[in-house]
Amino acid sequence: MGAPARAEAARLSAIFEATGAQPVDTSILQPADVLLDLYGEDIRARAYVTADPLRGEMMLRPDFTVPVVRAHMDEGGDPARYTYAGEVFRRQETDPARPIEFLQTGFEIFGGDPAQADAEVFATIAGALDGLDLRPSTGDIGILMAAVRGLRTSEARKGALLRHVWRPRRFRALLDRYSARTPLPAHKKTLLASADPFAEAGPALGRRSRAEVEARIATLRAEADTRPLSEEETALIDMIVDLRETSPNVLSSLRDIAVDMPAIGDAVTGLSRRLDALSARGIDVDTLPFEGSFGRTTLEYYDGFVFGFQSATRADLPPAATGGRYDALTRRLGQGRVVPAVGGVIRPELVVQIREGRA
Ligand SMILES: N[C@@H](Cc1c[nH]c[nH+]1)C(=O)O
Repeated sequence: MGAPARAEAARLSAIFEATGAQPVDTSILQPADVLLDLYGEDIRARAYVTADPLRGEMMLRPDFTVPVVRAHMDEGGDPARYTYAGEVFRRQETDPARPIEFLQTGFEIFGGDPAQADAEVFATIAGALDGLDLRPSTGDIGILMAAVRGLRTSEARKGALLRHVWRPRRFRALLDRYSARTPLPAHKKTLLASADPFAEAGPALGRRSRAEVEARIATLRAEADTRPLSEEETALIDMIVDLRETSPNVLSSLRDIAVDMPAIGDAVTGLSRRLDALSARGIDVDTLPFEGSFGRTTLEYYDGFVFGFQSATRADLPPAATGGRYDALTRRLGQGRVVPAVGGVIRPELVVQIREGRA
């Protein structure tokens, strides 16, 4: 880790501390069995996991947010704000040029008005990165989640779509199937048409018991008997995931969509309040991009505002800063208590690289 990156991390920490954030540290080795699932598929595949004889599966921390939330919720979950700086570790599966260990300097706000806190995190990070040629991206996972929860369909379908918000291609395939745009595969049709699927199935070879297979067939039957999603609802979901415009234009499209899909109403009001709060903090929201699918391939704990800052000239570099809102994560780690929370990180090594023009 070079001295310039350390100095940059210290500069960023000072900016976060000046907002009243309390510096915190976390152990580098974190319990993997309870925490790893909270990150989702990408990090699950990229965490360095090892076995400890007394503590079970441990991992090198893949981020600070989950350990910080855990410590915060264990202590009571009152409103608070924290800052941290240190290394995180993530395996690189495809690109050997990307580091497997890098610095993050971050900032988390627990409690407070969500629109104000979102705007404060974004504006503080934007301010800390001022002068670098970076492009912001924003999105809101909560809008898509609200749209899915409001669909007039079975809870099983909504649950499957919510699980696959993070896998855009799988999500699309499910939506196509639920709206009967793609027909049921032939082998499933044959299976469901059969009065006794076990009659000609031959001896049981697999590891699943007969009861498990029966339960799975019952699920498939219930699914096949569920009415297709309406064309209209499917088109509205398509419109949301395809949004890609300036924030004010997205807001007006979403207001139109909300007329036919009232379930997203609160989330759209939240976006509107956030844009006002960002504007009050000096962010030029008229040019601020918004993408309906931004953040859908990152950390699966986000459930609201998401953002990133990417080098304008080097799209191949990872984002220099990222963050978002993760209200549901505090519930999962808080034994029933919930504190709305939002935060973000900056990568000091990338900032130094970009500033020196080596990027
Ligand atoms: N922990 C996230 C960034 C973040 C901080 N707070 C919210 N999001 C990351 O490593 O990418």
